Amino acid sequence: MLREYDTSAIAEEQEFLDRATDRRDRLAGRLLAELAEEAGDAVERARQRMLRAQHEELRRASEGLVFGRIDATDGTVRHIGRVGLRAEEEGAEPVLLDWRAAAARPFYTATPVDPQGQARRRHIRTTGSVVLGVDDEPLDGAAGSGLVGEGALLAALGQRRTGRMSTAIATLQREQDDIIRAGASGPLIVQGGPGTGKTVVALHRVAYLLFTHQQMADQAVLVLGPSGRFLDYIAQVLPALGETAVVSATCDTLLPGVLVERPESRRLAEIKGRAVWQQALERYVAALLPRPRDLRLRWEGEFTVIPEPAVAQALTSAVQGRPYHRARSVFADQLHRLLAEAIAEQREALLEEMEQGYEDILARFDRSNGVDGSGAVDGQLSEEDIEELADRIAADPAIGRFVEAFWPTREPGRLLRDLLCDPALLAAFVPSLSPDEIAAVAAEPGGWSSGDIALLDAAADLLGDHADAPDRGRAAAPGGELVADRARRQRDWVYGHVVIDEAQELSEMQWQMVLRRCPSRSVTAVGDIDQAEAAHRHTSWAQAVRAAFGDRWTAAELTICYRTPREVMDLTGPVLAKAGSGNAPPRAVRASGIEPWQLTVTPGELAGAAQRAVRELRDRWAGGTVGVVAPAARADGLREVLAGVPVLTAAQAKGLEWDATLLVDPDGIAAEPRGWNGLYVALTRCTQELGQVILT
Ligand SMILES: Nc1ncnc2c1ncn2[C@@H]1O[C@H](COP(=O)(O)OP(=O)(O)OP(=O)(O)O)[C@@H](O)[C@H]1O
Repeated sequence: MLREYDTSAIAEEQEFLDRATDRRDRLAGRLLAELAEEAGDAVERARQRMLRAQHEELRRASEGLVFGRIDATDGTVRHIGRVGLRAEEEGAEPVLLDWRAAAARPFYTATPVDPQGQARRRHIRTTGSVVLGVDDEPLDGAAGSGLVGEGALLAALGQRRTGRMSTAIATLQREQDDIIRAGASGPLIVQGGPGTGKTVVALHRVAYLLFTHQQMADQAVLVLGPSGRFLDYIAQVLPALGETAVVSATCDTLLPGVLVERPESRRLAEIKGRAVWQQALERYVAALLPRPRDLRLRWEGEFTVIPEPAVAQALTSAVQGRPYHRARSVFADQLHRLLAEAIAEQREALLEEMEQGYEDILARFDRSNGVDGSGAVDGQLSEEDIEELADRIAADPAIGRFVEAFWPTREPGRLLRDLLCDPALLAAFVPSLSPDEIAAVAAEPGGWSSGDIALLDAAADLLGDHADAPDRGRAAAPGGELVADRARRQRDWVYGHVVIDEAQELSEMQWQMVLRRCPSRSVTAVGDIDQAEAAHRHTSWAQAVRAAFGDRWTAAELTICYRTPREVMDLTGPVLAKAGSGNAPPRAVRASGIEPWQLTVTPGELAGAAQRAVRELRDRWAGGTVGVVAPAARADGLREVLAGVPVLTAAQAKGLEWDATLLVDPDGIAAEPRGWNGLYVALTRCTQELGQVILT
């Protein structure tokens, strides 16, 4: 790798950046002019939405418009950038290749060992519209480090952290790129140790999939993260990559209109996360379906009986795997029709009787007058008459009340509460629960816990929406509304793809929430099974996803740690082993030159010592970030004395990073449930320096 300060190379790239900027401005200007025209119909409005998205993407691509270049051995030069810029002339090579385009791929994957027809890779460092420097990397067969663009990568990794994640399109590594561009037809599970770029990969994969699959952009992509704090941390990455068709949520916020109202114990979280609840709820909802019997309905003062066999047949054909409310409304339609037909039959019989009497009279009259009588009266109701009658029956409030009494509409929250509070029902429908577990579930206080959300989601799905339910967000979208806004409001929205970060934390019931939103199973899940802290008991991906995918999923792995320096990663091996893992920690890509340090204090000295340590770290990493990780039992106390820095538990720190971490009472963290996994998380949050406060 050469760091090239050759002014002619910088001048050359400056000239290119100026040209690309000019081209971008022209294209953006043209789009603006088109957008100023009035959209006449739905097709034009859809086109305008697309143009607006393109304009927005060009507008955002000011910082880092051009960041790379690849020179092929045949002399072809391609520049790579945040967006693609087509040439003025029809059919000519693009001025700038979008980083997601297939032709840009060698920029991320060519190595001296596998140069893919390329002679050189160049990283171009810019700020705004100015080229600062270039890093050249020959791909001529000489042995390399295996890293792509090592200089640019190490420069990016060494930068101060701002508390917000940034894009890594200029320095993605080969193993990361392979996952970003992998096929999306089935579940892909990516295992990677701390700092291996799982979040980077997950987010860049979203951008790649939205770029390459129009249907995903139409259906939106769901990004599931472990916490609101984590979603804030990654919030600006996808917009910076120009993506808007994305909904980000946690499993707790996925069900519109429902919020977690209270904490729950690990024991109950584990119990409620088990896959058995899916079947239990299916059976419970099935048991609430009405049983067939004679139905005696009153219409216009007359009673009509729909006999049990006809009711049974209507029930069977209505249910057929449909959600409860959908089946109810199919049944109601059939009942209205059955009643209309029965009334029609009664009328026909009546008319026939009348007709018979009338014909007898006529016949007598005809005979007495010597006429051949044929004055038949037709008493049959036409098909339209019956339809019209069925419609009137359907609109009748008394019939509506009758149907409601026979087949009540149900509210998912109420239904779940009835089940959870009743030990007899729990024993009947969740027979795998022990008596102790049943008692614990039934004794829970009111208000929803996190574990309840996945159960509620399952109940809501099995019930389906009631036809008269209040607006569920399906109302026509106002002009220009983003697909993501509609998806966010609709419980049963089907996404084009789902990306899950920290996927090791999901319970089996939470995996079901994912499947409901993505029946195609086009899912990318990234996580580290060794960082699992949630209450479930899974220690391998095969266990974690068996209930959701069986063995039909693809595994991928990330092996290099980009975040945590070697000096800190060296401490993690024994911790990982104590967590019961057979894996080795990932290989750190760099050293920081700063040895981890520790100080030992008594509990009484802790507050003062932590204050001093944080002050020193903040001075040392001025302009960057410092975070404190502590056992849950100490976190509140520390928050009171450590203003201005985040004080988090290991679970809360998941996915986050700071330049320096102060780890308070590591033994206390290790003693928490799944504590060694938690300590592994806590140790690996820093990009530069780790200090530990040990308690005597
Ligand atoms: N190719 C890359 N170029 C530049 N920076 C990168 C690259 N890959 C990862 N990083 C940086 O390394 C750090 C760790 O990445 P990331 O948070 O994605 O890792 P992770 O595997 O999700 O970690 P954890 O499991 O600990 O949450 C981040 O600062 C990220 O920006």
